[in-house]
Amino acid sequence: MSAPPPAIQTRELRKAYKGRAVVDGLNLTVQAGEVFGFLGPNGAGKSTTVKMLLGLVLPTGGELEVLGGSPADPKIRAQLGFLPEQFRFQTWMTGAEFLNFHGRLAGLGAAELRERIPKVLETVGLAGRGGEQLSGYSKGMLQRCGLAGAILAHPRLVFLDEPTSALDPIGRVEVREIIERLRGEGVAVFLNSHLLSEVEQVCDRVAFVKQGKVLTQGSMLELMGGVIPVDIRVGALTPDLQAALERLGEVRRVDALNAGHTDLELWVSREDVLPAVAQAIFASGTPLYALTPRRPDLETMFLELIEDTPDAAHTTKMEAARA
Ligand SMILES: Nc1ncnc2c1ncn2[C@@H]1O[C@H](COP(=O)(O)OP(=O)(O)OP(=O)(O)O)[C@@H](O)[C@H]1O
Repeated sequence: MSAPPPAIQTRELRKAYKGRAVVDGLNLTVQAGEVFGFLGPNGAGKSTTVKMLLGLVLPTGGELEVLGGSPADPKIRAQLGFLPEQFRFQTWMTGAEFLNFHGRLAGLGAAELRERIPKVLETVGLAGRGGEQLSGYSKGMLQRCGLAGAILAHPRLVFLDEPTSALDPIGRVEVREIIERLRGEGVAVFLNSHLLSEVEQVCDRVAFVKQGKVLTQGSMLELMGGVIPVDIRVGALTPDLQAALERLGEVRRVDALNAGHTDLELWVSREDVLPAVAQAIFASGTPLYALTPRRPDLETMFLELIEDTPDAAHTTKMEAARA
């Protein structure tokens, strides 16, 4: 069987409004089944990109493919899910009516919807609330209902624009679990979020954009420069254990703490080495208190990248001042 086409592929994608490029030569590839974080400051062109990928805004130039075709093709469009940032729903409908309406638009039959709607309501934490009018829903409930709408028709690619902006911490964890479940089912997720810790925890790869251009993109491991620092706390670091760990990675720091604990930092190059690290500690007979692979600190990375890249408007003003 041949590999599925990328969920998203853009080449030099461009959108200009009144001659001003807001998306400016964007090259992105999102693989099937991948959770992809799309990050950038306000006005970077993220929503415009999403709208082009959904076929809601026509590009000024470049090429794009979603699920191997055009978003203008109804067969492709039927496989896309979308939760917009500004969700304004038909408030006179109940949650179930809203989902029924969207399900019919997506081509689902009445019998399938009768079975599917209670399931997605349960998935998003609204079990038993489908009979209530949307006008009586809280902001968080509306966002959950919007998410239910985005996953209702079994999409293969889902765009989530700030999916947890109205949710409390429990709701955020639940959405993360939903995203992980979608990934498990092979559904690709394109996530716009300002909550970088959330993106860190759930995304396979991320792209940073500014002024319509990708500044950098890669997997979490690539963004970390190819190493995963692992924080380990054991009872004691015997010479045998140290030798075993050095066969698996690089021991960078050892702090012997007084209360029978030793902290160390091990750099490994692949996540799948971690079980062998746990096994080596277990085999040494010393107790293991913590083994925590560090994720990249996207917030620091984001600030450094955004601040290090001069703003076009600012550069133009400086150039004008010099001239
Ligand atoms: N229909 C439009 N007409 C003119 N300019 C537009 C239009 N839509 C977007 N823009 C401009 O394009 C730029 C990028 O907007 P966009 O909404 O894509 O940014 P964003 O990265 O999603 O921002 P945010 O994080 O604030 O949501 C902004 O300067 C915006 O004013």
